[in-house]
Amino acid sequence: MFNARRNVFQLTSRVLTASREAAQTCAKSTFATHRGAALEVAPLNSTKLSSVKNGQGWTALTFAAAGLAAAASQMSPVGDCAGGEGKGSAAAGLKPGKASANPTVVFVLGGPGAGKGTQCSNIVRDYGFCHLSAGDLLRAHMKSGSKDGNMVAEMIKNGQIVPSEVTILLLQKAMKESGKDKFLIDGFPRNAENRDAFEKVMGFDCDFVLFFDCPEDVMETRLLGRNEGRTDDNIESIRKRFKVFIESSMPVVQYYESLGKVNRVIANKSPEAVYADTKKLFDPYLKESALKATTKLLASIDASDWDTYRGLLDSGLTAFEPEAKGHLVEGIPFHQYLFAQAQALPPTSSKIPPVMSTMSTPKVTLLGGGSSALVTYTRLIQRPGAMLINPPSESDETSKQSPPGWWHPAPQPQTSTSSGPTASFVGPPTTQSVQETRVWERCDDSSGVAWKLMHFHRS
Ligand SMILES: Nc1ncnc2c1ncn2[C@@H]1O[C@H](COP(=O)(O)OP(=O)(O)OP(=O)(O)O)[C@@H](O)[C@H]1O
Ligand SMILES: O=c1ccn([C@@H]2O[C@H](COP(=O)(O)O)[C@@H](O)[C@H]2O)c(=O)[nH]1
Repeated sequence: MFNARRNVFQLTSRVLTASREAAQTCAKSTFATHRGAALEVAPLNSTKLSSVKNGQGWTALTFAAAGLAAAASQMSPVGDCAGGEGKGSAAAGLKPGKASANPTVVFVLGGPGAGKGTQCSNIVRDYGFCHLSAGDLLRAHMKSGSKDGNMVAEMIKNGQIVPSEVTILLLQKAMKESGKDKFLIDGFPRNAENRDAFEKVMGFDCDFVLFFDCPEDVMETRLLGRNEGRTDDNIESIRKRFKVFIESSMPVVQYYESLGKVNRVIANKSPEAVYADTKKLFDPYLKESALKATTKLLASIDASDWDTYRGLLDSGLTAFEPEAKGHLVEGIPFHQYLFAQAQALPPTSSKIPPVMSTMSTPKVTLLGGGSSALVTYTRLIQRPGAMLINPPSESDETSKQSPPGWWHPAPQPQTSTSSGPTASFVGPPTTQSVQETRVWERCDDSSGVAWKLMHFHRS
């Protein structure tokens, strides 16, 4: 006979190491994607994080990291950098309040036939989440000829809850293999023990519970009409499933309700009407990703990292910026030329980043049902002072240079083998403020939601 309690314990201790490794991998890749690679390799160990809560509940983070530009240049060698919209600089940043590198998990709960799977397909299409149905994973497991397949088949037919260790291992494997970081976990956790084991094994909990609330008679009619050949879509199994749902699964919903983590959607409406209510809950994730793209773009400008910057641009990019003297510039070369200027500068001997941008009061508006995003903010640009090229003796004023225009490109950090002219800075430090508007268009890839910059406007 299956000893669920003992096996859960074994599973918990066995999988903790793996999940810790997974969490570390995930943390690394999240950082690498968004900006943290720079943080990890920052050579000066002086990364200072200051945070500001703004009206939208976002936390503005300024990465006052002397190492950011240097780290970015390690990722993208000096010779590869050309300049961009281009102002050489150091670092800019803004992240949503969520501090953890854990994946985003939404538990999708509701009675059998409430429409969880139907709505999850819509969310996957529009928001790039990975949908993992615990029931589907168990059914595939049951058919795979595994040694506990018969037990799982019998339990599904009777509407019973399969032991946590089986389900959680399947979920964990699927999460790892997906390569994604945002998950809809559908039909799980089914009881308190499932919930507890998930948190222990994975080391994190859900962001929220999406609960589809539907009367039993409606669900029964739907299930009897589903016609997908499921062994449990018959009236006998359906009644058992309803009973298990009320007795074991509803307490999970109530538990999350006590934590204020349940978003209840009335599911006794047309699929379209249910989705209209559901989709509102996911718009913040799309806004977050558009903001992350903007953060990454500013960091690449600050670091004169042309490769990263170019990767975020649409080839038909249009722009109004002061450098274009009132003209609408179309295409890439104008921006590439500005990055190239940074490349031509001598390396800096200063340990202070040449430029640091901070995004203040950002606002993201989704357009076209989320196919585009308009990001507006004020950008604060700090510099350590005027740049000196090859500073000779203090009495020689001729080599002093003022920052050209509203920006100056970031010189690359000096390497130990550098010879020839160098750049350094003389005070006083300055802060400039410009208003920027950026229009992003969705161009999702295999890892999920992705954005390309179509247009920007800087005051
Ligand atoms: N809002 C709706 N109105 C009418 N029919 C619906 C609605 N949503 C889903 N259905 C239909 O009801 C059936 C059950 O839907 P679905 O499979 O999405 O439910 P579920 O909650 O995932 O079920 P289970 O828990 O059994 O996996 C399907 O045939 C689906 O097409
Ligand atoms: O976490 C879970 C999820 C599902 N089960 C079993 O599978 C069936 C069918 O689940 P659906 O969500 O309707 O696809 C369910 O009745 C359980 O027997 C489970 O044990 N644990």
